[in-house]
Amino acid sequence: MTRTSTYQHDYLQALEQPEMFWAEQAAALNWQTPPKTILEPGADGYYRWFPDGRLNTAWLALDAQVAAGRGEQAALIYDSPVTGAREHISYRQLTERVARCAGMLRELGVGRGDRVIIYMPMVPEAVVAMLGCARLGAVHCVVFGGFAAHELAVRIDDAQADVVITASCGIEVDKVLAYKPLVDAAITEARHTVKHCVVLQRPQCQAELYQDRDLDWRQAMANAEPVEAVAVAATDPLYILYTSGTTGKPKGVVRDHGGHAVAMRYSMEAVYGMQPGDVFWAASDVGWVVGHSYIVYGPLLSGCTSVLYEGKPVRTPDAGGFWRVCAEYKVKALFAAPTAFRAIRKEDPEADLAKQYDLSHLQRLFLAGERLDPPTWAWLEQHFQRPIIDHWWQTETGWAIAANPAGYELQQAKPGSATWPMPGFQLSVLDDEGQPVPAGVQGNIALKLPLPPGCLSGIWGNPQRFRDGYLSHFPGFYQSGDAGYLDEDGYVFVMGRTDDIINVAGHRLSTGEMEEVLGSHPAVAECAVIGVPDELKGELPLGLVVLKNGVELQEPQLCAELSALVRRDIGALACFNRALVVKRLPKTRSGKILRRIMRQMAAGQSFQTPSTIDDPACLDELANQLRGRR
Ligand SMILES: CCC(=O)SCCNC(=O)CCNC(=O)[C@H](O)C(C)(C)COP(=O)(O)OP(=O)(O)OC[C@H]1O[C@@H](n2cnc3c(N)ncnc32)[C@H](O)[C@@H]1OP(=O)(O)O
Repeated sequence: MTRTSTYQHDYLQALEQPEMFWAEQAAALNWQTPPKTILEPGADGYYRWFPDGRLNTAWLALDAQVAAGRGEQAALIYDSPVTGAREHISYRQLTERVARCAGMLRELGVGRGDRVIIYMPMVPEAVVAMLGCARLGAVHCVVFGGFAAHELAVRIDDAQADVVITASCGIEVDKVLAYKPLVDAAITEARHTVKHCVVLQRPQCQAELYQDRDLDWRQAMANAEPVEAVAVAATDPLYILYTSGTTGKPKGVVRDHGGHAVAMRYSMEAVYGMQPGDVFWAASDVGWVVGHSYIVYGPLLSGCTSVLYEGKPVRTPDAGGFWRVCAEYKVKALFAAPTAFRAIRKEDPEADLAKQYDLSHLQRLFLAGERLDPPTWAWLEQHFQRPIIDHWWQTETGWAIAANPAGYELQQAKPGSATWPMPGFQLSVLDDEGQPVPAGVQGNIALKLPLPPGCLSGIWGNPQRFRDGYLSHFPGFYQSGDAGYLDEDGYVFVMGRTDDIINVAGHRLSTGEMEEVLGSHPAVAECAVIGVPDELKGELPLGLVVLKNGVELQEPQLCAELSALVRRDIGALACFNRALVVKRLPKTRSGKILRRIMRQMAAGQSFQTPSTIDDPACLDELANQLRGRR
């Protein structure tokens, strides 16, 4: 327990007196100008936190920690089983590197509010680049390394970024993946002109640099002068992080400086029970929100040591990798996606490898990013005999909407539930008309406004998409896009999406975007992509494809071609490897494809034939084909 108050007290206070509650949390930070106004309603019906406060997030995460006596404590522990590199980077060293990186960016013309794309593997320079942007008041936009050139180009254009920071390669287990040709292709494809590309050359692969545009990271850093942090308005954007939307174009979730810093510090304590000096490990990637919140900002703003792991749960070198890291660095809390533990369980069902390590410092395991299936939860409980804490949140919220609050007092866990809403989140389950449903009944999970600090302040460059996607459907609420229910004890059960987003190995992906790619194949007349359950990755995409008249193409050949297209245009992380040629797709009389029914069929669930269906016989045909493939 790290909080002195109870969960019930804080939940009620955050509900009834949100300004008082969050003013108290904000007071824990060293603001340059402490906020006088805590919460301000906007003309758009949304809210801003701490609008007249000024601060710098990178300064709070680094310089303030050094000033508090943590200069020699490790801020980051970099462990790379794929290269053999290990490095402890103290708060003082990280501050110096970040100040120099900010100087380098300033020399490239980057200033407050300018966007910088970061496309990097899990190396310390990725963290330095993020914090270097934050130090200048520039806006970082990290793109996960598994995305293809086209996806990177889309993000360069949307963010209008003049500078890209990258590395010569990423290393995926034993494969060296050259990043630079991909970045060059993205820069060529983008309509917006990238002025500079800073490249970290890694020994595993030397990238070709273009004289007028590209810089070598090490040289540029060596030549740069360190600069001081620039204080910015609490409402200034700290970063943009793109996430899949239901349409093809990803959405740039914008996070501010002030609310985010307050939420990060509070959640490290309240959700994860962390104290300064503790070692925290989020085994994710800096390209995801988990990496932003709990590899970089949360731990550093809290004076913790954060682990940056360039490896996988299995195969680097074996299913004991996670436990080696936990033992070696005395990790107190480990956070990973359920899919990571499913992979470990598959390789090491009796957790024998874990028994080889001293895990006495490891107090809790946290899981999020996708639904924690009860068998995985039970396996972890059985073999690790520590609290296994499922929690639920989203890229948009930046921190846990619901959790078993380790920083207060752990509640009796219920398999399949993320436990209770965290203070600040007013969670309701609504029917499609916006009316609350009784306990135990599934509906749309919505969050009453205002959302607490740390949640998205908007969608980059697209206020209309923000309103339409999140605020319009249930007035006065944020629509999460997730479906679920509350039980009699107020426990939150999240069951899946209400839209066409799927979750593959903890990666949120748009089926609409995949359909656009499949539709570009010359043989495809029409298609639908649905998520089907997968034992390891949670869900996998399945393409249902209607061929153009007269096309003679064998299904395996088509599948290979479609898979290559998705890999080229979206990226390997989509894991698109299955396509089924069908005669037709089930539709309503108005022509809407009945995706939900197809999902239910593919999962072997029962379904109801809608009265609006054009031709019910189509469902039987499809059911037969899907049955043949299960
Ligand atoms: C709570 C808020 C949120 O939800 S934030 C999102 C949280 N999600 C996560 O943290 C993601 C969790 N998942 C993982 O970490 C990985 O999927 C784990 C479990 C480690 C498995 O990794 P892996 O075996 O590579 O499978 P995968 O499905 O991730 O990868 C599929 C293909 O993509 C590739 N890939 C992956 N990462 C990269 C990268 N950084 N750069 C380049 N390529 C990448 C993989 O190599 C794999 O490729 P291939 O198909 O084998 O050729």
